[in-house]
This record gives sequence, structure tokens and C-alpha cells, in this order.
Amino acid sequence: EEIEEATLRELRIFLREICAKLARNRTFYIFTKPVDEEVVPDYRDIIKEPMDLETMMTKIDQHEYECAQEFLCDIDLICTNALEYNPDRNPEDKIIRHRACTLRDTAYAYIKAEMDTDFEDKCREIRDRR
Ligand SMILES: COC(=O)[C@H](Cc1ccco1)c1ccncc1
Repeated sequence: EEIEEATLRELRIFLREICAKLARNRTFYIFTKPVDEEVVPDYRDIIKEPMDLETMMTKIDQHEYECAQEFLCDIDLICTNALEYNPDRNPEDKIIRHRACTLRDTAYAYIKAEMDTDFEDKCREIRDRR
């Protein structure tokens, strides 16, 4: 109902700001767009569910997140995809894995710092009821 829609609107505004802040950080540049299959032809043979910050911004606008936990699940997906596709000991793989872990930790820290726990609880109640 109306009160619930106001809560979900507030969630979307909050998630857009978090997503934009992550996308502005040059450390996370490589995670801002889908991996280009023309540049990396085997990527989608290995990674079954690609994810990136631009896609997440679109998902916010399509009302695909009903609580912050669901948003963080897609952040975790960006991270695990990078760890799985770039597993080797060479310096390039190590750098992208470090950046992926930094993205994950930074996203969790922003949400914990800026989101009221009661607000997240309310969002989860709405989600569970639907
Ligand atoms: C999230 O991005 C990736 O996992 C690709 C994988 C990749 C490997 C080779 C080309 O692309 C990537 C792109 C640029 N720098 C590091 C890794």
C-alpha cells in the first residue's frame, strides 16, 4: 500500500546514491560495465551470471531490489565472478581480485554506515509479505 511504496521509493533513492558513489571510484572502474564478450570471448562460458554496477543501477530503476540485502547479493556476485574468472597467481589476476574484494567491503561498509537497521528491517518485512 501507499506507506510501503514510500518506503521502497526511499530505498531506491538510497541505493542509487550508494551505486553512484561506488561507480565514481576509479579503483572499481573495471566493474562499472558488463565484461565485453568481443574483448573476452570465453567470459560467458565460465561466468554464468555476469553482473556490473551499470546493470545494478538499471535494476534499481526497474524496482528489482526490495531491500539492501538483495543489492548486496549482486555486489557479492560481481566479486565472486572476478575471483572465479581471474584465479591465477599472476599480478594482473591478483590486482583484479584485490579490487573485487575492496568493492565488496566498501559496499558493505557504506550500507552499514548510512542505512538505519530499522529501515532495512522494514524493507525485508515488505519483501517477505509480498
Ligand atoms: C571484471 O572484469 C574481468 O573479470 C575481466 C576479465 C578479463 C581478463 C582479460 C580480459 O578481461 C578483466 C578486465 C580487465 N582487467 C581485468 C579483468
